[in-house]
Amino acid sequence: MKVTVSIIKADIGGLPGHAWVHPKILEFAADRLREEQKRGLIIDYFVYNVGDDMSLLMTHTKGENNPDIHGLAWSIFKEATENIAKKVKLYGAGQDLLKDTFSGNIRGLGPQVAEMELEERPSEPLVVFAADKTEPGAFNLPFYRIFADPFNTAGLVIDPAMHQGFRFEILDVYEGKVYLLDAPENSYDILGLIGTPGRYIIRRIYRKADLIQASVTSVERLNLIAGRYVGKDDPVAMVRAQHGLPAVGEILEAFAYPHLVEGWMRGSHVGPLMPTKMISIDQEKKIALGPKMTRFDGPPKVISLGFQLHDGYLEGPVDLFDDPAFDYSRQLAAQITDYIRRMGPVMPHRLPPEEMEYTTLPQILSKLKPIPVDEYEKNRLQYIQFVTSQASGQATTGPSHD
Ligand SMILES: O=P(O)(O)OC[C@H]1O[C@](O)(COP(=O)(O)O)[C@@H](O)[C@@H]1O
Ligand SMILES: [Mg+2]
Repeated sequence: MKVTVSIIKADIGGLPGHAWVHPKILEFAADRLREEQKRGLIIDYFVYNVGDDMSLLMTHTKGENNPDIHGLAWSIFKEATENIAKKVKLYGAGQDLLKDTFSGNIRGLGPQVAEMELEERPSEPLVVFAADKTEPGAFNLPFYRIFADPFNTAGLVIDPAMHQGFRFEILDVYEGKVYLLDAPENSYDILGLIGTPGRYIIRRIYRKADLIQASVTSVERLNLIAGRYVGKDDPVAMVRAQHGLPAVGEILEAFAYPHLVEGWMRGSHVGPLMPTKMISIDQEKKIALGPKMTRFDGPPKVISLGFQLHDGYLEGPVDLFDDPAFDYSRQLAAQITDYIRRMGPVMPHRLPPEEMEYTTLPQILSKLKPIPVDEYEKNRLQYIQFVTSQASGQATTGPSHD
């Protein structure tokens, strides 16, 4: 049976600030999805959040980029914004809904989308991820490890079905170009690209032996859509597991090391990606309440839910980072947080200037008026006196410059 799994996520308001999703918004979304399940538009669904981002996980038979499915997600985000987020004045109500009108596809309107149409195998384990205060390229390193690093994934060496390796589809989000590269043959080229996660994003991965699709990651860049800073592009992704694909444990293993990602406070800082447990899961309501973003609006966090798909129905989820085996990773992430925070506004904790382009820093820096160095050296004493007396509030005239 061919099933499409669609994850569409948006930040439509935070409680408080950018810390968390209002639980009422999750309930609203789950209620709407339940109605659509009854009407037969979708087979099954689950709603969850990480920080201020709500994901709608839906299964159906309509294929990728279907206007009814995208339209459903768009109307849920819109209605929840109007009925809840704006009413209780959540922070940034409707933040990710960058355009006013929906014209058949939610891509390019602000929300993140990860969709995969698949032929359900006799048993279909599915692992979904969502991260807050970071960007889609944050999945580059762990996904490379899962599908190309035998020191992470034993199956690459041991399992004949995986031994030929995987084909990586890498998107250059600035140029709108796609690279198709195979691991292990082109590993160094893959790494050459994905080591720049703000630009090159591993979007889909296929098993080389039969080109079965194994993963998909969302790739929307909000800043590029809006042309201004609108928060980071907190990403979602999914990976199929087992039986000739990486085992669930090989997928999770790649997140045990809290690597440094871009995002965090004001989308302008580097910090460790902490694998985090959910707060609660309500199987009946089909809602999982995810972690809050606290210290310096973070640190960046990733959650992982595991399902078994059966005829399009989602059995689960299991909170996959809810295991003492990940306590050490969390502890390590907390230590890295403490260490790197001491650098305050200094790189490499703060992002480099190219990455600050869409933040409000250029606005601040454009107000400063530097003096040409030759001119300054000629009249240094006068300049120094001028600036000092300005600072002490005494009006003097200094040398003029443009
Ligand atoms: O100027 P504002 O509206 O307070 O925005 C600053 C906010 O931007 C953010 O980077 C937005 O985070 P999100 O991308 O998760 O919405 C927060 O870290 C920070 O609080
Ligand atoms: Mg967010």
